[in-house]
Amino acid sequence: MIVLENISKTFSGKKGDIEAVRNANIEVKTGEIHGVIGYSGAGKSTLIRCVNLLENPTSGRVIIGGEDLTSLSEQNLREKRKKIGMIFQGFNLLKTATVYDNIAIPLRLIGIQKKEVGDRVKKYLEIVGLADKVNAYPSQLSGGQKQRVAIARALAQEPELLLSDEATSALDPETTDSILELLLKINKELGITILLITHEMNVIQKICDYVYVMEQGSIIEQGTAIELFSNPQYPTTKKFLNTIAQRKLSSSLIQQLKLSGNVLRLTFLGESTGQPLLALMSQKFNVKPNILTANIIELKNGIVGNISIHLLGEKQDIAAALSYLEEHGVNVEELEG
Ligand SMILES: Nc1ncnc2c1ncn2[C@@H]1O[C@H](COP(=O)(O)OP(=O)(O)OP(=O)(O)O)[C@@H](O)[C@H]1O
Repeated sequence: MIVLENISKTFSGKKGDIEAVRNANIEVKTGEIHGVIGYSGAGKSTLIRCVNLLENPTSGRVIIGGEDLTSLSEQNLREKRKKIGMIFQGFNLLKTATVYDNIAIPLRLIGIQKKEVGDRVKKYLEIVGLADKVNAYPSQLSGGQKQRVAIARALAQEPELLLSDEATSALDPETTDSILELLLKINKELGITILLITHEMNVIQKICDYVYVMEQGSIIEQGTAIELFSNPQYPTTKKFLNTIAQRKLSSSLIQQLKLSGNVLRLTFLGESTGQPLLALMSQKFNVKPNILTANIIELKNGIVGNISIHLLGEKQDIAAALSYLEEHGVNVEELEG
């Protein structure tokens, strides 16, 4: 379990203080993948760097496996850090060293014996699918391959926790997907807990169990991925959702449609996604739904469906039809122009 308790970080600059992180609380259960999403400058990097104390929090505690890292001696902190791997947007590989040495050097530095070093390099290069690149130099690798080497380097220290600082931000969409699949695999097969930061909602969608939305240093909204994707509360969260799913209708269209009926967003979750509820509703209650937009978002732990409709019918029939949908687990939201 990783607990960040009331973490704050203030930088003092010439123009005064910058509160990069304010009272952030995060709790990641062992074996889960949690993601922090926010725009540039929200404080994500500062927050994740506080986890392994690359950045010293101004106040608050970092508790990993029951131990408060902020109160450890230098030597104990060094030991504890071995259990925390980290990967970065820019990969941070040594350009003049081979793939083998990029993974082996940090192991030698922490006193791992020669044979064990060799065994680990081999094992983790196989896990990331790059066994054939052992003698290559970083300049001979693609961005995705460089990130795989960086992941193997982090895994070779056999950490319990992996921190990911925008690890896919420099990669194209296809390579991003392959790296996300690799992160899922190491989470599942090696049982490594992952805390990541990102500004890409598709990263959250594909691999996160739990999400925090950060703005101006504070966590403004949090929940399971299913909760956040089905019922976002804050404008920033909604904006992030709009980047992956067509959810937004223009005000003028909504106003025009409202002259003749109701304009609604229906969110389908779990079992309700598999039923022909709109067809059944229309048969039962003499109402006519006209579908305006529709999409399905596949999350790590479930599916969320969104349909926006223009619903025509008598007032009492519409009320009965909407109650019917709600009784069947559909979230109904009236859209305003
Ligand atoms: N070492 C530092 N000294 C002074 N200010 C800093 C320092 N590091 C970060 N900041 C400031 O803290 C705020 C949060 O920055 P941070 O890099 O954590 O945000 P972010 O969400 O990770 O954004 P980005 O993705 O652009 O890095 C910003 O206003 C930034 O300018």
